[in-house]
This record gives sequence, structure tokens and C-alpha cells, in this order.
Amino acid sequence: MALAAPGQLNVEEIPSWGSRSVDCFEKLEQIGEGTYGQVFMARETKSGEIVALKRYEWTMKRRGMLLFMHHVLRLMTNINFSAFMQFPITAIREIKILKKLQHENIVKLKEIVTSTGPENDEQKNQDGNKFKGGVYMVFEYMDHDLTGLADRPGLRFTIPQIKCYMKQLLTGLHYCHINHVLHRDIKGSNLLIDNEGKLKLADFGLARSFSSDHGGNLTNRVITLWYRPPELLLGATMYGPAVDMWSVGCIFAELLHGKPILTGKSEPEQLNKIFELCGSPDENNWPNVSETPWYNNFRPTRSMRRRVRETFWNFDRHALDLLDHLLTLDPKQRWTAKEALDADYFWTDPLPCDPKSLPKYESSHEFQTKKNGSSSDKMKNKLQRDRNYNILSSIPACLPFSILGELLHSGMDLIFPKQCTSCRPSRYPASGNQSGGFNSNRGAQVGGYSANQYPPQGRGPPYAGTGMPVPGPRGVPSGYGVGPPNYSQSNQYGGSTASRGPNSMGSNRNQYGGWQQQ
Ligand SMILES: Nc1ncnc2c1ncn2[C@@H]1O[C@H](COP(=O)(O)OP(=O)(O)OP(=O)(O)O)[C@@H](O)[C@H]1O
Repeated sequence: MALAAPGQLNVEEIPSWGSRSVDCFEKLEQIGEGTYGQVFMARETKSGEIVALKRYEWTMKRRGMLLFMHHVLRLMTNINFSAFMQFPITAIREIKILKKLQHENIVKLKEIVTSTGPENDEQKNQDGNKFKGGVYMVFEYMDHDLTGLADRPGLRFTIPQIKCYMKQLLTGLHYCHINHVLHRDIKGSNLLIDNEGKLKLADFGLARSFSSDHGGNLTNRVITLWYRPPELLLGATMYGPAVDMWSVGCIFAELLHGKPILTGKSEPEQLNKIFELCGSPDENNWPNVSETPWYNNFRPTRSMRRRVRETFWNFDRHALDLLDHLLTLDPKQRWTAKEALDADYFWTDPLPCDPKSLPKYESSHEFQTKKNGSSSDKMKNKLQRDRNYNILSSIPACLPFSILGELLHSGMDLIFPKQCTSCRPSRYPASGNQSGGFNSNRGAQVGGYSANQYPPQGRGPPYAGTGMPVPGPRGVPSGYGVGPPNYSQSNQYGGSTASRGPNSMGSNRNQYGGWQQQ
């Protein structure tokens, strides 16, 4: 059998997904810890190809439910799961959606492999009812995630580099949105980057399909708190791609500012921080906001004015313009991915750099950078807290049927066109120069990035009116209710010269890599 070239696992030669054992791979190192299991760097023994294995382990005590899930799985993924029926819903979603999405800015799911049976006799004797073993999703290996990369001591992102990453993020997201998929968990640790400078969206465990005529009833407790838009925090259950665009705005500001900008520790606090920065919502800046389910519970008692431009006065005008349109309270007025890609920011000097010109770093994932910074016990506890905070960890216990309903619905309205072609010590400080045209100069302008941590993912307990505390977001001091956020005014990089010259990410402003629009 011919050896697979890197990036080309022998998927075609594999009879069917799920039929191979994980023993075909040699485990090298743990690189991630997610809600349901770990992520490992591994080598396929035959081909030598390096991949990432995301392991799902789930036990289910009730056989009826198990059989039901098996049926659902078969219906939704066309994969025969008979050998490994214990499987979380988030994984079903991820597989189903990733099988359909094929794009250079979306991580490639290559195969699914299994490990059947109990892991050891002790476990087996403890509870004979449990179904043990695991299911592993085999992904192309990516050297970094954005959070891990940005956490590297001394690493500075330049403005062309930030533009390059942002452009790829928007490109991948645009592809998702035109294919009616909402990601619903855009954050740094879900943006994978390889040593070729390619950025890819990952972790589609919370993703779902949508249609424009969708009647609503989507869950509003999705998206990691710091990146969650105001409409979800106000209880909206009818929403669209704009939710992802808010997260993009948060990431963009974070890249330039040097640290996360909206770091609430609870949903009410998060809303308060949003209002302090973006102003209080009213019928003028957000028509029909008063109709959002929790508006009366959370509407600010005092009027606050929008302070985005004055807070980030040190960003250049094009960056500010883009940020202003992304961090727009009203989801209907928020820029789409396409509008953002058309923004002057990406078409003026310094232009986005060529991804290939980016430096090659040693592998860095959030899990590893955190592990290096803390004892392994602390790390375990922290990761456990994060997991507890993730709504998905509670699905089997309290929300199976509602989520399943949503899942089934998503199975019905998933619409794909026939041919879809279409970041802590002090990060990114200011230095260097700017260059125009095709920009391979990474030493140009830079933003700032400094110590802070991401919050745990997802949806916490109900919080209506109470400000119910949720597990803390990784060591962020509370600023709740004590006035505007304390943004440092650093890393100015203004003075762009307008230029529509050739762009390393594509020369025509309105052409995004051969996508099929719909
Ligand atoms: N293909 C990959 N290549 C390299 N690293 C990866 C890959 N996929 C995931 N990782 C690493 O593993 C981490 C966790 O992966 P992922 O977010 O998919 O798991 P998860 O269980 O959904 O996590 P969470 O519950 O935090 O959302 C990522 O942040 C990344 O560092």
C-alpha cells in the first residue's frame, strides 16, 4: 500500500468511517482537554502521518436511550456506529457538520476510529452496565491554537499578521454562514494555526445549521461568555450568523488590544460590561430590543453612551471602523463576514501578510501553555472547572431531549450547495515599521496583549435577575458594577496610507477564494 503523503490520510482506502481501530495510531502527546475528552497528537503507524485525535468517551446506563442514540447517529451521519454506541451529541454535530464543510479555513476531519471495550478490568468490575471505550475523531494536525500561540512568552503579533489571521477567520466563517452553519463557539482556542500560517476554524461541537426562515427556538446559552453577543445574553432564541460576528469583534479587539476586552464572570456582569463599552440598548440603536425575552430583567438602570472609539482611540481608523461595525449591539446592523472582508482595514497599508511568510513556532496549544504555567494538579482542577461550566457537560444529565430536538431539527434543515468551494504575559507590543503592497514584513505595527485568561466555555446555570455566580473565568479580577472597563491606551499604530494594491490574500476585493455564493 502506498504511503499517504502528509495531509492525505488514506481515507479512500478505508472501508468506512469508524471501522478502523485507534491502534492504527501511536499516541504521542496530549495537546488538548475538552469537554468530553482529550485531544492527542498521534502518528499513523503505516503512513507516519501526524494527526490530532480527539477522543470522546461517554457512558450511558440506559440501554433504551442508547439504542435511540444509535438510531439517531445512523440517520444523521450515515456512519455505522454499531461498534461504539456511546457517543455524545456534541460529537454527532461535529461529525455531521465537518463532513459537509470542506474549506481551507476549516479543520479537516479525516476519519473516525474506535477503541472498543473497557479500558481496564477494574473499571469493568465496578460497573458492568457502563459502555466503555472511545470514539476518536482524526483531524489534520495543526501546530497551534491562537490562544496557545499568543500565550508564548515574548511573542508579538504584527499588524499584517493580525490582518492575515483576521482575514482567514472571516473567510472561514463566511463559508460557514453561506452554507447555513453557525459556529457558536468562536474563541482563540478554537482557531487553529499551522506553521504555514494557515488559520482554520475548529470545534464544531456547538455548531448547528440554520435557515433564514427559521422560527427560532435555538438555545441562547451558547458561545463562551466573553465572546457571547448581547442578544443571546438578553435571551434571544431566534438568531443567525451575527452571533458569530460579535465573537469575531471580541477576538479582533483582543488581538489589537493585547488582552480580552469583555471579561465578565457571570452573564449579568458580561452584559454590564458590554453596555459600558457599547452603550445601553434602546429602541434607537437597537429597534425592538425591548422585545427580547430578558430585556426587562437586565436593562441598565442608567443610560450609558457608546465608548468604543474613545476606549480604543489608539487603533487606526480602519481598525476602529471595522471594530465599531462588529461590536454593534443590534445584530441586524452588525457587519456580516462578507462586509467585514470588504472593510478598508484589509485593503489599506499595511496589508495582510502572506501566511507563508509567518514565522514557524514550536507547537503551542492552550492546554500546553497553561500546563507549563501551572502544576498538573492545578491544571486538572482548572480544566475540570472549565468543563463544569460548559453547558454541554450537563447535557446527558438535564437537557438530553431539548438538545436532541434541536439536533434532529438541524438534521432536517442543513442545506449545502452542491458544490461548496467555497490569545498571557504581554502579547503583541508596538514596534517596527509598515510596508505597503504585498506584505511579507511581519515586523510592522503590532498591538498589545497582556495577562489574562479565557473564561470557561458555554452556558452556565439560569441567571435571570440574580447575577448568580458561575465558576470564575480563569483568574480575572471582577470589575462588575464599578464603572467602565479599565482599558490601557497602548500600542498605537495609526497612519495608514490608503492602498488597493495587490493583496497577499487575494487581489480582488470582492472575490473570496472561489466561494459559491448563495
Ligand atoms: N486538529 C487539531 N490539531 C491540533 N490541535 C488541536 C486540533 N483540534 C483540537 N486541538 C487542540 O485541542 C484543544 C481542544 O480541542 P476542541 O476545542 O476541539 O475540544 P473540545 O472538547 O470541544 O474543547 P472545549 O470543550 O474547550 O470546547 C484545542 O484548543 C486545540 O489546542
